[in-house]
Amino acid sequence: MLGRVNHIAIAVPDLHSAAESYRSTLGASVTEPQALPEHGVTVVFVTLANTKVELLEPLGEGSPIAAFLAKNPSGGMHHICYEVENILSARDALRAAGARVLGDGEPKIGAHGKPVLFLHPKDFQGTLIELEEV
Ligand SMILES: CC[C@H](C(=O)O)C(=O)SCCNC(=O)CCNC(=O)[C@H](O)C(C)(C)COP(=O)(O)OP(=O)(O)OC[C@H]1O[C@@H](n2cnc3c(N)ncnc32)[C@H](O)[C@@H]1OP(=O)(O)O
Ligand SMILES: [Co+2]
Repeated sequence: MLGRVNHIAIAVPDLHSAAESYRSTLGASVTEPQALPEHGVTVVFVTLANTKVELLEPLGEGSPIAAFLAKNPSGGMHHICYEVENILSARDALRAAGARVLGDGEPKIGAHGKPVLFLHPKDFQGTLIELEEV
C-alpha cells in the first residue's frame, strides 16, 4: 500500500521564523508560504534530496493543529505523509482493518494539489499519518 515518504511535517508557532531558520541556519531551500484555509494551516516546504519537510502554522479559528501547539508550544513533529497509488482503495482497506479515517472520510485536495486523507494517531503508534495519492 505505502509508497515513498512524501513529507514529514513539523507544526510551528511562527512559520516565518521557522522557515528562516531552515533557510539561514540550515542552508535549505524553502518554498514561499501557502495559505490553506480549507485545512486551517499555512505551510512551506523544505526541499530535500529524498523527501520534503512541511512546516505548518495555524491559520484562522479552529485550526486542527491548535491543540497540538497548545501542548507543544515550541512546535514539534506533527505527521508523516506517505504516498499511495489509489487513495480510495487504501482508505477502504484501512477501514476494513479497523483504522479510523479522519474527517468525513472523503479525500480533500492538499498542498500539492493531490487528494489526501488522515488516519487517527492513536491507531498508528501515536503518529498522525497523512496519505497523498500520487
Ligand atoms: C492537507 C494539507 C497539508 C498537506 O500536507 O497537504 C497538511 O498536512 S494539513 C495538516 C493539518 N491537518 C490535519 O492535521 C488534519 C488531521 N488532524 C486532525 O484531524 C486533528 O489534528 C486530530 C484529530 C489528529 C487531533 O486533533 P486534536 O489535537 O484537536 O484532538 P485531540 O486533542 O482529541 O487529540 C486526540 C489524541 O491524539 C493526540 N494527537 C493529536 N495530534 C497529534 C499528532 N499530530 N500526533 C500524535 N498524536 C496527536 C492528542 O494528544 C490526543 O491524545 P491523548 O493521549 O488522548 O491526549
Ligand atoms: Co502534510
